[in-house]
Amino acid sequence: MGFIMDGLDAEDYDRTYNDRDLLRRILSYFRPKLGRMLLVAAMIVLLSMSQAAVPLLISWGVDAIEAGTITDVGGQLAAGLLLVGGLGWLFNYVRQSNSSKVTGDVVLRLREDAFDAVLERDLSFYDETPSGRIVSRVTSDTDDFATVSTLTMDLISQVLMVGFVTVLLFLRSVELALLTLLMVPVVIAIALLFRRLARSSTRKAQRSLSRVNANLQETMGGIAVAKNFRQEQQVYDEFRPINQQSYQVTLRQGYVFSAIFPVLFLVAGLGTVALVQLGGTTVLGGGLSAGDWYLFLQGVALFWFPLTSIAAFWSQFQQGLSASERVFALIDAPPRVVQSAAEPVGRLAGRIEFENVTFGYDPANPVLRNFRLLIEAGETVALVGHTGAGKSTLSKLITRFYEFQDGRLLIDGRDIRTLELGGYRKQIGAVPQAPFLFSGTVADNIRYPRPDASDAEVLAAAAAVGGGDWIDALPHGLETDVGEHGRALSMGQRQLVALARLLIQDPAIVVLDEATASVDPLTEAQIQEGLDVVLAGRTSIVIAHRLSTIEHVDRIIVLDHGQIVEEGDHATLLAKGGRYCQVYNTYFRHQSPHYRPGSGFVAVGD
Ligand SMILES: Nc1ncnc2c1ncn2[C@@H]1O[C@H](COP(=O)(O)OP(=O)(O)OP(=O)(O)O)[C@@H](O)[C@H]1O
Repeated sequence: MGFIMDGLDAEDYDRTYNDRDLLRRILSYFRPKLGRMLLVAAMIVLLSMSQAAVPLLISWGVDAIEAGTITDVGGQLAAGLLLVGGLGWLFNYVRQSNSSKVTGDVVLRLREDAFDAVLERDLSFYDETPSGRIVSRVTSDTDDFATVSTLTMDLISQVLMVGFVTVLLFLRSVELALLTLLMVPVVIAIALLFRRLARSSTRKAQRSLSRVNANLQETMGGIAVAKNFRQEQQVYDEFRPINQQSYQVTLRQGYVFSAIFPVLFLVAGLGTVALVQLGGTTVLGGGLSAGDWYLFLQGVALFWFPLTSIAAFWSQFQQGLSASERVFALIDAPPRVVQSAAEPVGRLAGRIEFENVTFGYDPANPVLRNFRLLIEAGETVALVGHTGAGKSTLSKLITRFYEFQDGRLLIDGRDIRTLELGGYRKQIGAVPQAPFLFSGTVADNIRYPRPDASDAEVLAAAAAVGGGDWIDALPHGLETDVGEHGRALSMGQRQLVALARLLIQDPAIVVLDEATASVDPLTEAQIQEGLDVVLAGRTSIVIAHRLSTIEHVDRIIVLDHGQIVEEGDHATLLAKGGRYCQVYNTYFRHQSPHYRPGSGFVAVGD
């Protein structure tokens, strides 16, 4: 069976809460709803009383038949049943509508908290956790939690009804009532045993479902690539075992849950047989009226119903509990990036100093070891190096998306860990290779870092980038809809929007991962002009992919395996014939307008 569970490991941040903590946490969500819950509780009591009154009235009728007085009391009996039924409906209505409101409000808050927690997570969290799994925690897990609260109220109502029926039974015959009660410990013992099995299989079922979600999400995200390479079959082949696993795990859960019912019904059936036998004998012996006996049979049925439904309920209850556990784990996931203080940042000059920084995504395998680098305020540096050299890693540390293990990172001479993170990040402008645009217009996207920026400011920012000619090429100018993820714009246009967005943000430090996608020469020129405007007067770290950039920066830093192997300006480094030349020959030489195939190779010395 082991293979079924393969890959169903918990996320790194998952944890197991003990029942008491979990319950306390759940109750904290219900506490603000106390008034409404008391009303629900009162309705539950009244509803249970009205339900328990039905068999009582009928047993009264049976006694009347036996006594031959039914014609006298028949009308009253019918009226009584009608009244009890009507009241029951009313109590139930008030109960249901209020409990729906309580549940809805609680789920609303839980989902808000979960979403808030998702937004608070460090970027490393998103690198490690497939987004589909996060989505299922915020959506289906919070839904499962809602079922717990609905079921809890149902359960309380049923248990109360059992309580009333038990009192009635005791009033009629202590002997038979005790016999009925004998079954309770047996049922509870079975339910407790079942609890253990159910919780673990439920947790696995949820994890397998979130694996399915994650796979679907990834497929949708990369569908263009899959189709381009005609990999539909492979995508399908990857999905099948994951879906199959979910099927197996859910099936297993079904087996576990269905196993409990035959056992419970057997116990219930044996109990009923004993009661019918004992009750019948007593009636025949004259110790009990037929009405009482009927009440017993009804009582037993009513009695067993909640107990068996507790077992059924248990599965969903478990499902809801493990769902809430998963949501709380998401909310409680400890941040990796830890600030030792939250000192106000003020306007940064932008001096950055790595002081013996050691960092590894996995601490056991450092990407940077005792890394030292000083970038002066206002300096523009280009990071170059072969893939995997550590260029993006440096930028992720500067943006404080990842926590480093050793050393210090100083910003304007202050330890980055002591800065108030929100204020710091506001002054960091990060531009990824493929800028992400949100649905909305071009203007909305430019305004994104500062929603209160006026139309004039937005227009000025757009016009400052690349002379603003690019706006005229958009069908509706700045009001052009960018489509989902900016798909309605060309790659070059998206980069121009991202640059204009930076101007609105006005950061002190810019971390820019240059796009590798080639754009037409006109857009290329507009981007270059835009960069000159945007980077002026700011400290800029550019992960350079374009020749024109490395030719213009103050300093080029050549990285290899997380170490600086060379630094200087383009001309000096080229003249040196060292590691930079290797990188230049591989990545940049071909971009020169004077390039002819086979020409421009710079000899590398030993
Ligand atoms: N999220 C991550 N989790 C684990 N390892 C990572 C992660 N990101 C990068 N690495 C590893 O860290 C090392 C440095 O990666 P980094 O992304 O900084 O390289 P890079 O120089 O920016 O490369 P590229 O030019 O391809 O983007 C590589 O060995 C890479 O495999």
